[in-house]
Amino acid sequence: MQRIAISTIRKMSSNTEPLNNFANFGKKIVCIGRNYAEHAAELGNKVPTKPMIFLKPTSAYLQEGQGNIKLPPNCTEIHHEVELGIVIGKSGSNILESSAMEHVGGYTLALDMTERKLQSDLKSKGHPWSLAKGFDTSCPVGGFLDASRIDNVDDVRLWLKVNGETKQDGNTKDMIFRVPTLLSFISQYMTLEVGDLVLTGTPSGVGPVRSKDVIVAGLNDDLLQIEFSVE
Ligand SMILES: O=C(O)/C=C/C(=O)CC(=O)C(=O)O
Ligand SMILES: [Mg+2]
Repeated sequence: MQRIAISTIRKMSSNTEPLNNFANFGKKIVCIGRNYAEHAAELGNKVPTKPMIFLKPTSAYLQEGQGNIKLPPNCTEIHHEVELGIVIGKSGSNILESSAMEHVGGYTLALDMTERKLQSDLKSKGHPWSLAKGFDTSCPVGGFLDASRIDNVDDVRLWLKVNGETKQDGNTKDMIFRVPTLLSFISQYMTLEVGDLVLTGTPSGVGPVRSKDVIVAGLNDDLLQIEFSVE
């Protein structure tokens, strides 16, 4: 079972130093949908009975300082979604919930940028959301936080502002499915590999951003902060 040396992870653990080569760091970005009840409701969706999973390609990564969020072709409505990211530090499949946290190498803060109108159109046709969720720059990410930097992953505040106005302000205590449940569930279908990123879902308050908007988001008050502009 491949395991990234904790010493290697620790070298990267900084909330100011961007994680170099994040895009090459893992093989997949596993996203959880509708994991906060208020967000499910704001889009008129039911709360899922099992974790709702979709993927983003690693070509979607955008690291801070590497450019702006790009609008996908024929974009009509692109939404921000602030999410806690779990970086896998130990590969595994059929992971038990009781030992799932051993597979967490660290954390980051990410935006699950979504072309909402396209997503709705694809949903109405029963088609996958891949284009609405996986376009280039649809996964802006912050630096890498060593697992030791978060004492209790069930109580992390995540917030997001657009042009200085607070749009999202939630807490992981409101997640429907907790991190161990998510890692265990995903790994029954897909082996979680070192460096993979799991986006744990967004709290309520999602909404559109436009060209030249500035998005600032953070974990807790000052644990990690990211800033991205829309091209
Ligand atoms: O079901 C929908 O209409 C939309 C769902 C999402 O975009 C799910 C997420 O990405 C999320 O809950 O974070
Ligand atoms: Mg999302």
